[in-house]
Amino acid sequence: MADNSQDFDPIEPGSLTPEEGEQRIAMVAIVGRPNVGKSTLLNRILGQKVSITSRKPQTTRHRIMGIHTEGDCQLLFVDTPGLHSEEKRAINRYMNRAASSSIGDVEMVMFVVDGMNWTADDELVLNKVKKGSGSRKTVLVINKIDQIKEKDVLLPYLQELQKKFAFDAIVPVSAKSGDRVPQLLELAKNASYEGAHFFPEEYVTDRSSRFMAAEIIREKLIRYTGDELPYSVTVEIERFALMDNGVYQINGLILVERSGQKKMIIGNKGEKIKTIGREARLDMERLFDNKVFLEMWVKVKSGWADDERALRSLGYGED
Ligand SMILES: Nc1nc2c(ncn2[C@@H]2O[C@H](COP(=O)(O)OP(=O)(O)OP(=O)(O)O)[C@@H](O)[C@H]2O)c(=O)[nH]1
Repeated sequence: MADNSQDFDPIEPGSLTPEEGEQRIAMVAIVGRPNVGKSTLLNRILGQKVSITSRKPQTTRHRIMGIHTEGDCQLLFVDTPGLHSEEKRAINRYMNRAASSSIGDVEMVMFVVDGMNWTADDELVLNKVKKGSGSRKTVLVINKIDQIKEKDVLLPYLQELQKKFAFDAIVPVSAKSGDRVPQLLELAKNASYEGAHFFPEEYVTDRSSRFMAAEIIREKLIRYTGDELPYSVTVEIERFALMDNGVYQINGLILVERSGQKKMIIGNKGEKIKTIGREARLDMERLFDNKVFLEMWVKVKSGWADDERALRSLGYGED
């Protein structure tokens, strides 16, 4: 069969041209140190997996906008990479910049912390949240309350936190189970103002399908290679095409820092990469609602995480 396929994007990212009508909108930044559950919360709010999650901190590397439209109200959520104090490597500097800049022009900041584990990094995030808070609402989200067995310790803890900053609300939630997440949504809706929607109502993210495909592969890599693989692994989608037979052909290039990491990803007789490929393909088929043919390659690109120029060539630093 002739291959007349062209690269394309089944979910074109929306342009920022507002639609007409009597509508309301609000921008909400989700901030917090790594691993507190920001991505899990965003996925829960959207009812769809748009942001990858893992037990390893700093899984989220890019800014992803999650879009939730309910009736006349459109909420735009910016999920940010975890803010943290380690600034040595170029990739970490980039992540901190991306996280800080999203707090700027928003109607509400959701500052997420992990249960009752308040750390120095939370204090650092709080200082950024305090800066220029002005008219925007600030909600402290105490996540992972499903892990707090003795609930009576929670109230005095919340009172302690209220002394740190005049939060507009403190909401204990479980992003995992969804407990009290609707209350958060109500608060966000209350912060909306009259303004035209930026995206059609069926959109859940501003990111392209190519981007989502790369993120899905990255999530599976992290999941199936355990703790040995550093977060410096990166994925490029070299081809995203609709074939004559209606299948999406997706080619993913996995870039690692060392040949040992390449071996780790490929696994014994290619078993590991087969599992990663199968799991990634299934997630992509769910997200794109279409059959997917996924091919992946692993290549060693040494030292890229320390090289700002290499980062830019891979698309970091543009958003
Ligand atoms: N028990 C419990 N675990 C949660 C909850 N929310 C998130 N987690 C877990 O916490 C870990 C980190 O969650 P993520 O959503 O990736 O955290 P993040 O803040 O986006 O992390 P970064 O990408 O590092 O900024 C994962 O293992 C989640 O399953 C929750 O409400 N309860």
